[in-house]
Amino acid sequence: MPREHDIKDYRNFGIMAHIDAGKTTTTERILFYTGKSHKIGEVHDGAATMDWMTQEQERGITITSAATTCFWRGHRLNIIDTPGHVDFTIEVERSLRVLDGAVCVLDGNQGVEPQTETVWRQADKYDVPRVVFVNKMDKIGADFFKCVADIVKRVAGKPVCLQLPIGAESDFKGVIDLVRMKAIVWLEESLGAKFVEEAIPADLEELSKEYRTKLVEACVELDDDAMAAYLEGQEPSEEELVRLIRKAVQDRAFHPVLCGSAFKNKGVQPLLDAVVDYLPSPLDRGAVKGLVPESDPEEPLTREPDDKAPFSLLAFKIMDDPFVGTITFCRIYSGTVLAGSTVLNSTSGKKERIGRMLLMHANNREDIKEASAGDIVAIAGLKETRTGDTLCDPLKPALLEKMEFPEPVIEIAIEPKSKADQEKLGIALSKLAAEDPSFRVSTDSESGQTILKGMGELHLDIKVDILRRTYKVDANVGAPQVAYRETITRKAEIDYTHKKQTGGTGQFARVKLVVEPNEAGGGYQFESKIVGGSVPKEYIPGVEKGINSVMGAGVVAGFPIVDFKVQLIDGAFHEVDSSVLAFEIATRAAMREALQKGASVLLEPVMKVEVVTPEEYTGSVIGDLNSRRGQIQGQDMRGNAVVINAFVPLANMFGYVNTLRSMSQGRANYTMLFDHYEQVPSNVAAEVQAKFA
Ligand SMILES: Nc1nc2c(ncn2[C@@H]2O[C@H](COP(=O)(O)OP(=O)(O)OP(=O)(O)O)[C@@H](O)[C@H]2O)c(=O)[nH]1
Repeated sequence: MPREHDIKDYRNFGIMAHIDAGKTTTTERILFYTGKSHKIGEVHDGAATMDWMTQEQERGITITSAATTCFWRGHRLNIIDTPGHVDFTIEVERSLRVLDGAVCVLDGNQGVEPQTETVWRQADKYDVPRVVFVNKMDKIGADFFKCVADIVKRVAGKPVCLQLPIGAESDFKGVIDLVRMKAIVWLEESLGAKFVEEAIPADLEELSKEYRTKLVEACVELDDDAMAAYLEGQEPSEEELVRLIRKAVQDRAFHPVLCGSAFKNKGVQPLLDAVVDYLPSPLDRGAVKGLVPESDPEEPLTREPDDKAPFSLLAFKIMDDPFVGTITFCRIYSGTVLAGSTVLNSTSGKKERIGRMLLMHANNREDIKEASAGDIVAIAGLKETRTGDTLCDPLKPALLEKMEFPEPVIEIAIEPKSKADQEKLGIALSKLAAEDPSFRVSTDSESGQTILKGMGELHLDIKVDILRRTYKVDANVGAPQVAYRETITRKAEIDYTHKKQTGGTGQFARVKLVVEPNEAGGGYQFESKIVGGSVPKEYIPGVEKGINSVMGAGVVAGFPIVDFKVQLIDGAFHEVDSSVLAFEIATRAAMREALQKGASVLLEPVMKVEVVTPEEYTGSVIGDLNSRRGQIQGQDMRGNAVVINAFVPLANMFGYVNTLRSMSQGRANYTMLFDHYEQVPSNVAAEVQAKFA
């Protein structure tokens, strides 16, 4: 079956923004103008097409990244809605991984906000080309040029204006297209579906010329021929300019800036044109890199975005769908896959059958029989596939790059009320963990309690909500706890002999270990320095097992031990009485001693917190952060607001959202991200110890 759209006409893009900048509204309008959504849903009615889950609708935030297909100017657009809340940056990373380009939506009044900054840097990390849409130009205080300046100041971007606004605030009428040097004005009565092109208003002529020159110069600078022609007085044609801007976006030489008001239905069609004209197709992004599965040393391979290449895809999002059950959103990188075929999950090594394949539109889903390179599809019926897994041709296996997920730093205990609930909980948790790799589940070995771990309070709140509502689990949920760690601060050398002789075969093992601190984030390392066979090779796994068995619970308050190195420098064995088990027991005892002698300490997660507050609350905000053991890193003005940066222990950030709200009459905002682990001061450590040890 021939493809409906050539791969060069695909645009897989995401919309990234700070919370409330207007991502959902912009997406809604896009779906409306591309003809797939027939009513304009307002976020507040909870009718927005992209906001699927009840949890999201009630909270008014978008937490899932659903992929939606629509069409514009003969191109096939796959939009991935990325979440804006800081607790869900993982979802943003996950979507950025499978995007070819992005639209960065700014609030015209707020400029580059903390979360935009975070996602912008993530987009840099994944080399995602992007265009900027300055939204909310109708809002009081909207300032296009401040937003442009902000892109330089806040994220060191290279903004180049492709448009200028005509009017601002309630007088915002449309935009000047600097590529074609025309004014575009929207007609109110058509919900923005109709617009007219006019001559540039006289009062904006000078400014338009100035910005047109900036645009042309930014473009010709990147192309020797165009520059030579320009120096001879020849302006690039419209076509040439579009080509140069496209190249600049793809090389990330600059970031084109457009503007509008999604809410007032202005500026969305030119934004769609910009997506088509400037954002890359899968072909432009080129081959995806991967590895030959299970190759050691790792053998790299590539997969071309071509229907004839061996098939490969990456699963980037798992969702429960009320109609189809579990669906897995996948990006196909190479080749073609048919519904009903059997493929290899090269991450797990297991075979999977592709059941139904669906193309998700704004308000309907289309069953498809085959999908090819560049497509983003939802697959129903995958059983073994988790987020981040690769599926591929079993005869030509490939493992696409794995995703990395930050450490979950907060946890809660959950206790089902009945046996039936226990069963439901087990099923639900395995689903949730497969859907979201930043969410982990474990069992406390001492209490037997089930522990949920996540990125932040809200993250876990939402999981508990899903457990209760979707899976109807009745359970007691504990208060959120900080995920503490332990480490040693001094080198310790231990010589330990385990000897047992009570009838039958005895046990004998002697180990001499050097245990020392590793650099922060360096993790755990083991090295055997045995020469001459004082500990035979076959017993070394016993030593490692011994270390592993104590790593989960340190001596300070029973938290996992991180960042330490162990060297096995000597030992002894007995011909008859030694065994792997004897070495494991000896090592375990030696490690316990080493942790004491090595002056173990408690570590706590420290968050990077950014508070944005009206000036009058600055004093109270800083005072409060100080009282939370926060270290203020600096403060800055953003518009008329003060931005305060601080490092604050997570332990002292519980319920902060409420405190901040009441302190600032609801006007201040904050975002936080895990930054690093740090030693807990001794007075606080004593409290933690009293609570947990
Ligand atoms: N004045 C004005 N308000 C807008 C505009 N676009 C969106 N809004 C409003 O801003 C608020 C947030 O819009 P959303 O579209 O939900 O923003 P979002 O970025 O998707 O928010 P999250 O999903 O929570 O991250 C809503 O009240 C919108 O009605 C705009 O162009 N002008």
